[in-house]
Amino acid sequence: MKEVIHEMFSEEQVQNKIVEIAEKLNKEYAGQSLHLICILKGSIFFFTELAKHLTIPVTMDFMVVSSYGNGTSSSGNLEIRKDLEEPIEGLHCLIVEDIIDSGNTLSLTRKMLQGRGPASLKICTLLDKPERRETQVEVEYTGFVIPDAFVVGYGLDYAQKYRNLPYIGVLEFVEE
Ligand SMILES: O=P(O)(O)OC[C@H]1O[C@H](OP(=O)(O)OP(=O)(O)O)[C@H](O)[C@@H]1O
Ligand code: HPA
Repeated sequence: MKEVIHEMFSEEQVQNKIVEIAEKLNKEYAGQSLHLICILKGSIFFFTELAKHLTIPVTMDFMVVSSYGNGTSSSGNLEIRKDLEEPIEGLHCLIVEDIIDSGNTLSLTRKMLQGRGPASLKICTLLDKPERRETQVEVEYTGFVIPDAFVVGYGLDYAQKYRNLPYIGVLEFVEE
């Protein structure tokens, strides 16, 4: 099988969307500092591009999480593979994600971080695939709502490949 990628959003469309989100954040967090939480690895491109367009004071931290089913609950459990380095108590926090699919990772991550006493905690995702949702999760800032297709590029991978594509595309498997 050959892997073929069909462009869904060009580099320019992604860039424009990120600037739009940043402008919204600059207005909504005016007069405050924002603590950006990057969920590695997928959100790294979105995270850095978004941060570059924020004019409010920001701090940053990084974590690696993964959700896995426990056989009885659809929302499963959260494995923290790399935790934040700093406490978030009293901080205005924004979780930055590349994609919300089943919602399991983000709902568990949000619950876990909420327990650490931030002043506020919101979620910003570049892509949202609502048709695939298993666990509801409140998302305050969304770039693009997309149909149920497997997408790669701009940080998103298939088997760790294609993260470096500057655009977002749908991955298709074609008979050779
Ligand atoms: O809504 P969900 O169904 O939980 O899926 C979304 C999660 O899956 C992807 O991460 P992945 O575990 O593939 O790791 P990666 O960011 O390193 O690619 C993505 O970055 C989200 O964290
Ligand atoms: O469509 C996707 N692409 C890459 N990684 C993902 N993780 C959840 N959904 C996706």
